[in-house]
Amino acid sequence: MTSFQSTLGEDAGIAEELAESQQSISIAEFFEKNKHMLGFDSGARGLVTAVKEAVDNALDAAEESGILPDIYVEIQEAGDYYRLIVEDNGPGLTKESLPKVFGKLLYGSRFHAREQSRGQQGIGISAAVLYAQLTSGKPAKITSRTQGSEEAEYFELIVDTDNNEPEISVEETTTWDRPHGTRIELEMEANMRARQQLHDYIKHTAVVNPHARLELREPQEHFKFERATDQLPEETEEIRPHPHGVELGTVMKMLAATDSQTVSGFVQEEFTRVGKKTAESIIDEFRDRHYGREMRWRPPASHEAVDLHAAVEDATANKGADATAAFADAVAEAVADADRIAHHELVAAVESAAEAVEDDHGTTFGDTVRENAVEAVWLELIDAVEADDSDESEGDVDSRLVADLYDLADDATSTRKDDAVIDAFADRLAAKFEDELEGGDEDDGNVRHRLTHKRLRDHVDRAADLTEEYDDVSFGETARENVTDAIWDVMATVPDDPPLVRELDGDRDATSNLVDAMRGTDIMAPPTRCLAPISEDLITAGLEKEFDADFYASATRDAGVSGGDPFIVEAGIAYGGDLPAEGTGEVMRFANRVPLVYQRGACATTDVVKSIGWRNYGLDQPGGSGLPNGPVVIMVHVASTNVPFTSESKDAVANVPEIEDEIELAIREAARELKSYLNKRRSMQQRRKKQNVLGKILPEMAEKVAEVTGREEPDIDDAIARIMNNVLVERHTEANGDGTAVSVVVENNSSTNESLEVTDIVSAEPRNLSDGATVVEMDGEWFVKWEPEVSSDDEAALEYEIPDDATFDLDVKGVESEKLTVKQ
Ligand SMILES: Nc1ncnc2c1ncn2[C@@H]1O[C@H](COP(=O)(O)OP(=O)(O)OP(=O)(O)O)[C@@H](O)[C@H]1O
Repeated sequence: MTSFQSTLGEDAGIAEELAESQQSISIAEFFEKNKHMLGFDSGARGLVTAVKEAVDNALDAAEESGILPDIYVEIQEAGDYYRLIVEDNGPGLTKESLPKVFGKLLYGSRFHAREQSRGQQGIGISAAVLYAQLTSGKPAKITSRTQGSEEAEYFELIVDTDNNEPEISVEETTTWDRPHGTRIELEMEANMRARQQLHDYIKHTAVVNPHARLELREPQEHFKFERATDQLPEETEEIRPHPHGVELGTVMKMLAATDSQTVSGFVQEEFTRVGKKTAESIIDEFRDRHYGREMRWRPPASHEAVDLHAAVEDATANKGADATAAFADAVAEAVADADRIAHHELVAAVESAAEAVEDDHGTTFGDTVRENAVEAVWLELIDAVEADDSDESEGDVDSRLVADLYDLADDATSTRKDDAVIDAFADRLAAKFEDELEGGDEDDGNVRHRLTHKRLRDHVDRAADLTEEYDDVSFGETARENVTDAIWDVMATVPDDPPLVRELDGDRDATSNLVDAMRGTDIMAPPTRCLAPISEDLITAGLEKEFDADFYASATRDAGVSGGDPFIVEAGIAYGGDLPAEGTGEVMRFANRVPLVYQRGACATTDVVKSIGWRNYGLDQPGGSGLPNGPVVIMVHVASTNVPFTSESKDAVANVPEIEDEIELAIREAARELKSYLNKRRSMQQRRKKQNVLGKILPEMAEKVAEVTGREEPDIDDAIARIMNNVLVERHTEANGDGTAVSVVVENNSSTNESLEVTDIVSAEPRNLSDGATVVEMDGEWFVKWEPEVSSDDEAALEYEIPDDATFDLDVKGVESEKLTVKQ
């Protein structure tokens, strides 16, 4: 015992003393001490984070109001400090909300909204104000003008950290030349050591927000990023949570708050994608978990000595012989007609038999008669009655239940299992069902054979353990699981009404069953109108805008669900061109259109990129893992109504398996295109090499052959085209009486069919064109265009005439240059 502990017992007042020093901490005070959590851990980083918070907000606000964003960022040196100015053309803020937005942490419009936005927590910009006031002692200066108002509001304020409320030092109206928008001015201790990250943030923001105009003026450089499209991202809509991703605590809170009385109403009202039918499925799943299922036994076969008719007759007193016989007939028939029957199904069969007989015979069959009939039949069915004529001793293994369970177990286990083993197992399992008659939560035991999946599994385990022990065989995990599932599958969901919402409210176990039931039900993926992916076309456009590469590919996946929130992953790849060939490729990470510039190593995105075998896609990857080398940029965008970041500073995406899987699939989709591009490029390079060699050797050979044979030199181009399986386009001219006949012949020596676009540019007006040709005249030149489809090993000809002689120029498109030979 430490001395401190030893004094504890003696001094009864110590707890009170300690209690006096306890006090609540304001959230602002907390973050004042833990700035790093919000991305303000150093002067260099603080400046980038402040720019990011202000620009993200500006983009969110403008887009939400349907305004094409126009954002100006300026960083000025101000003595020992830096001054950051961010101006936007958004909707502006009202006089009432402005001080809270900038002077109160955890105040925002997005925390409770299930809708994609850059901001999530309502901390960002007020944390920047807090950081500025802590490091420079200066208040934030904010100007804001709302749409349609003549004047702007001007505030100077700080965050009062004692009570997390804005402390306003100046409040006045002013004029501002922007028609609407917000201007933020913050002074802070900072440096420009993170200039690269700042530039990356702005540049990458431009890549994924091609609809935004961005300008950055910093002490040394000035950048302008013009918008590439006037198309705002698709408008998003808020959605309710999806049943597959909500946690128990959330559902408990929702149950306490809902106006719905029934579980069916609750799930339909509070969740997305739940209509009446899905609600029914959820409730069935809930019943299975909450009440368990009832075993459905096989009705007796005709050869079995089970007389249900007699059992009903014996159990029915004072109803007259005819009515009793009709009742017994109806019950026995209903049971015999069923494939299998559970206790509640028997109750329903007896009910309808009783009603039918009541109608026909004018006798009442009250509750007691019905109950007696159910009991008598059920006990026969589950073998709980010792038949008078039975010559089997008590506890005989040849009971109906054993036979039934034998068949189920036999079907569900491997064929290698011995009959005797299955029989012994079925016998022990049947004994467990018999035990239920004494156990269970009813006075007369669990006669109905109502079991939860877990209890069923316990019985299977026990029977399997005993079989292993006494029969010296193995009854493994898979066999146990299969047998449990096979029995569970034949069991029936009970018809009991689920508890009302007010009964569920506060009942942790029952609510947990409901959560499991929601997760266990097939439910359509959430609607994606709450998300605004960039789209494949715009990813490519964004990459083309900022990177001069030879190849671009992009992929947008379908939506998935994680934690009740829908998400979409997109990927893009740029390769070759001016991208640096040395060193590792670049990975650009985005979440809800925001570039992530810090904590690359802690991000699920980077982990996935590293885990991919890039050699399979034609890239160099030393050691077969890690980032690929070479002139490549890989971009990944995770869009979600709630991106799971590793911390409040929103630098890295957490390792959530379903998101990682989608990241991988998106990258692989784009990488497959890269692979076929690189394969093609490689084969083209080899082709070119071969063609170059032929181009050197063949003329020499031709010369020699001509010399030896004394004949004219053969045509080299034709020969190369044929050896290389190229498409050969060749013009022949021949003077005829009226002028010159021109024939452009396409000879397809390749193994594939080709679609070409052939244009012959002629300096004289062509006439008598063959079918399919078009002519356009421009400045004394005639463009004779023709789009032939030429099958492999086939040829086609474009024919026309010109009055006299002329100059020609052939242009051929549609076939890679390496596979084409053009003879003018
Ligand atoms: N430039 C702006 N124009 C209009 N509204 C703004 C602007 N900046 C902030 N807001 C409003 O202020 C709220 C708070 O902004 P803040 O940056 O503190 O949090 P957030 O963006 O919601 O979330 P996060 O903490 O994840 O950044 C926003 O939700 C938005 O409603």
